[in-house]
Amino acid sequence: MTLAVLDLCFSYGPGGRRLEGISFSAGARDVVCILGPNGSGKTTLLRCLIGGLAIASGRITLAGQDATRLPPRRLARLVAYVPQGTQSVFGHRVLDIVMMGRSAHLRHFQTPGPRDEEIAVAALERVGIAGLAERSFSTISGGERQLCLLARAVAQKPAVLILDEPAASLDFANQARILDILAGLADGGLAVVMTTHHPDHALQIGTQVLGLRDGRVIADGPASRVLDEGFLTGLYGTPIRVIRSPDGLAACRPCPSHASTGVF
Ligand SMILES: Nc1ncnc2c1ncn2[C@@H]1O[C@H](COP(=O)(O)OP(=O)(O)OP(=O)(O)O)[C@@H](O)[C@H]1O
Repeated sequence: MTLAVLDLCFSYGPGGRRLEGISFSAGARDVVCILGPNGSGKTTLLRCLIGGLAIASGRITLAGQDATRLPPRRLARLVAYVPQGTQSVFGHRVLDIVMMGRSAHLRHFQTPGPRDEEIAVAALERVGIAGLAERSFSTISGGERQLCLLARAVAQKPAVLILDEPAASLDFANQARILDILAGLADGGLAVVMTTHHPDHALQIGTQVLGLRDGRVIADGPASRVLDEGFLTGLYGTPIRVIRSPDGLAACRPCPSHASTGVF
């Protein structure tokens, strides 16, 4: 399924921050990475995509249908959203939170059954936190909550997966695990759209990159073409080097004038 965005405009009100003329598409097997400095509009754009904010003009379509007119339950069967850092004051178990991903597939007033629980447990296993299933969501760590929310989205079995900085609170190993899971989900046919503050993550799994600055797209295209030193330096307003190893791996490194070179 393809999520397509055409000339999307949004404003937080007169004089407020805006998104202007955003266009891109994410088809099955794509991983679109949205990069941009703090406050550039990444979360705002994702919230427009999931119908959380009403766009001022433009179009958002799913398989050619106007996504802003889809009934919420139909939209929830097609699109899953993993927000940035969520808290819960309720005493839900981790498994309960993941089971919530199944609600879009249930009839009105139907309670989740054993098959839904199997799917939820499998999702927890996939993200590597099955051992936390019985813990209260409010007592697990920020990174564990992030993994739990990804498991909920996996259990939802969407066609399009939208994630806001999915690796933000994760240790190195879990960042690699998440990237691997997202690449695997895309390989399996999902369209993935994610924001990230790590250009390296876009280098690792991004098929396309969208560079946002002040609510506008300043560059977009295949990650391998867009992610160069000129683009990254212009996007973040600080010198950034892209270092390539002889075996073809690439990594990004900010190099502000007073930072240590890191050369030993
Ligand atoms: N509810 C709101 N009302 C008014 N302005 C808002 C609102 N939410 C966000 N903004 C402003 O819109 C701009 C874009 O915010 P947004 O959260 O989309 O940026 P971002 O690129 O996701 O930032 P970050 O990388 O820091 O998470 C910011 O200047 C922010 O202050």
